[in-house]
Formats: sequence, C-alpha cells, structure tokens
Amino acid sequence: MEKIAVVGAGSWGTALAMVLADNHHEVRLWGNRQEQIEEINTYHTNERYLPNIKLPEGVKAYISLEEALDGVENVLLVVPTKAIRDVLAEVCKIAKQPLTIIHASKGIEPGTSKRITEMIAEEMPEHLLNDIVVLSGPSHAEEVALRHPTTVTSASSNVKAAEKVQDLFMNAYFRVYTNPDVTGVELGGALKNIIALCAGITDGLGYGDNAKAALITRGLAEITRLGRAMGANPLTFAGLTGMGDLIVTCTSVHSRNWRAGNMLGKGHSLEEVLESMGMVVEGVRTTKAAYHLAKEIGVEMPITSALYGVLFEGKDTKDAVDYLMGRIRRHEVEDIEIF
Ligand SMILES: NC(=O)C1=CN([C@@H]2O[C@H](COP(=O)(O)OP(=O)(O)OC[C@H]3O[C@@H](n4cnc5c(N)ncnc54)[C@H](OP(=O)(O)O)[C@@H]3O)[C@@H](O)[C@H]2O)C=CC1
Ligand SMILES: O=C(CO)COP(=O)(O)O
Repeated sequence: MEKIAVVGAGSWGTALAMVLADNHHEVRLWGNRQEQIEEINTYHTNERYLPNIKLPEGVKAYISLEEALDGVENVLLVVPTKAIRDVLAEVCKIAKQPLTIIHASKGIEPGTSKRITEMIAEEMPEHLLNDIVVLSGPSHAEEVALRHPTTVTSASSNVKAAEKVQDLFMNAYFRVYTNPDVTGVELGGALKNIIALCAGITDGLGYGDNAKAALITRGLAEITRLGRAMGANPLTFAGLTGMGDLIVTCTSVHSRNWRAGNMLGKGHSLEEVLESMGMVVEGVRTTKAAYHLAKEIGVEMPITSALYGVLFEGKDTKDAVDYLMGRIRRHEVEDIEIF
C-alpha cells in the first residue's frame, strides 16, 4: 500500500481520495480551510463539495501541506487550473524527495495556451520530478462518491508510470485504462468543457436533443481538428477522454459547465452565473485559451469562437446559435475527396 497526498479538497479531490482509501492506501487529503479539515476528520463528511456522502475513515485531512507531503512519493493534484502554478510552487518549497505528480484537473491556461502537464514540467525542478501522469475521463465526482461504475484513463509518456497509477486507483467500481497520448487526453478533457457550456446554453434556450447531438458531434470534430494540429492521436478523441467525457458532461445536471451554460441560455449574465456556482467552471477560462490558440495556429473552431463571443464580447446566445447554423455549407467528413 502507498502513501498518497491528495492536494485539493474540492469535489473531485475528495471523491478520488475515497477511491484510494477504498483501495487501502494511506490517503492524506490537503485543503486550505481549517473548518473543512475538522469536518472531514471529525464527521467524515465534506458537505460543501459532496453533500450527503460519508467518507471512508481512511481519508485523513490535513491543513499543513508539509505534514501531508511528509514521506510521500505520489501527489494527486486536483485544484482548478488557475491554481496549479501557485500550489505547485508551495509543493516545491516543501518536497524533500522526487515526486510523481498525478493530475486530475481539466483546463488550458489562458495567455500561454499550456496544458497542465506542461505547466507542471515548468514549475517542478528536474530533481523533484519523477513522472507526470494525467487521470481523466467521464467521471462526475457525485457518482464516483456513490461508487457507481466509472471508467477513466491514466496517461503518461512513461508507460510504467501510467500503469502504476492504473494499479493505485483500479477497483470493482473504478476501471482505469492507460494511454500514452498525453496531449490528446489532456486536450479532450479540457475542451469538452467548452462544448458542455454550449450544450447547457441550447438547453437553456429551450432547444432539444437534436441541437445537443449536433454540438457533441461537431464539437468532437473541432476538438479533434485542434488535437491533430497539436500532435495528438485522433483516435484518442473517440475514447473515454474525448467522446466519453463529452457525453457525460453535455448530458448531465451534475456538470458545472452544463449548469453554467444553462443559466446563460436562460438569460443570466456570466458574472451572475459564476457567483452562484460556488465551484469551478473550467470551461470559461479554457474557451479564452482555446480561442486564441486556434487563431494562432490557424485551426477553425466555430463552436469555440461562438462561445467566446457570448462569454467575452457580449454576444447574444440565440444569435450565436444562428451564426453556427448559418455558416457556409460544408462537407461533413474532413480529409475526404469531393467528387
Ligand atoms: N468535480 C468533478 O466531477 C470533476 C472535476 N474535475 C476537474 O478537477 C479539477 C478540480 O475540480 P473540483 O474538485 O470539481 O473543483 P471544486 O470547485 O469542487 O473544488 C476546488 C478545490 O480547489 C481548492 N482551491 C482552489 N483554489 C485553490 C488555491 N489557490 N490553493 C489551494 N486550493 C485551492 C478549493 O478550495 P476552497 O474550498 O478553499 O475554495 C477546493 O477545495 C478541475 O480542473 C475540474 O475540471 C475532473 C473530473 C471530474
Ligand atoms: O469533468 C467532469 C466529468 O468528467 C466534470 O465536469 P464539470 O466540471 O462540468 O462538472
């Protein structure tokens, strides 16, 4: 059994800590609010993030990052993308031995267009870094916490490291596959949040399943287009971290991105939406990052562009749908000869 520090005590960090505790690992869940740490250690609950869920007693919470990291070789990083660099800087100040960083966050950094493994590689000095592994896939924290069957992917450029993470997490309700395509796995997980926001918007506008199916499939097309340009394996996008995560996020009320989009579609402003969520909505910052990245490398991403207009240029949601429907006529499948 391994000692693992879970850095980030929100919904996903807590649900993954439960999986690790169910697998009898020594789990140290680090959070930055004293009352939350006391609640977890005393009542074995984390009501703000996972209401009505009893945590296994094996999940021990820590307010001191130093204590959480003591003697640990595996760190599971599960904070919002915007907090990754600051949190890692703290980890680096404390770490005494090389670490394997497993990250389970889904985002792209605006300004740099970096994926999270690229941010980790930049922040961690070589002597403190063993491997970086991504854990991603269709997995709402609320359902993992109920131990409902869930499948995810462990991705690393080091196959052995990906397999080690597969072993750490895999159990009867949590099945883990491996994939060496880190770029594809990270892009799929981050970009599906853009499409989920859009699916929420069309539901909020009162449109139906046809519109949602259109968004999922044409969303997959533009995600794959960007992914190919970034060197990802296109087949990855047909898997759990691509199509799988698109389905789960675009069709579920658990999704914070879908819920945020739904409020936008019903006419609320972005400020109102983000204030009312109380949890991270990664798709907003990722839309900004993906929009600029796509422009920079000359990849067409019409759905992402339409959402950018709504989120950052004050465009009307209904007009954004009309724009997408009225675009110049196209052949559906790319790379196909037109006779
Ligand atoms: N929830 C889910 O089902 C899934 C989420 N993910 C991804 O996991 C990542 C985390 O999401 P999730 O757990 O849901 O988010 P939540 O909003 O539920 O929780 C975020 C957690 O991060 C903490 N945090 C935020 N900023 C900082 C900081 N600067 N320093 C330290 N801690 C910080 C918060 O602390 P505080 O309470 O003090 O604000 C909170 O504990 C996201 O990238 C998300 O896309 C991936 C798969 C599933
Ligand atoms: O990534 C997720 C499920 O796989 C969770 O999505 P949300 O962040 O939209 O809740």
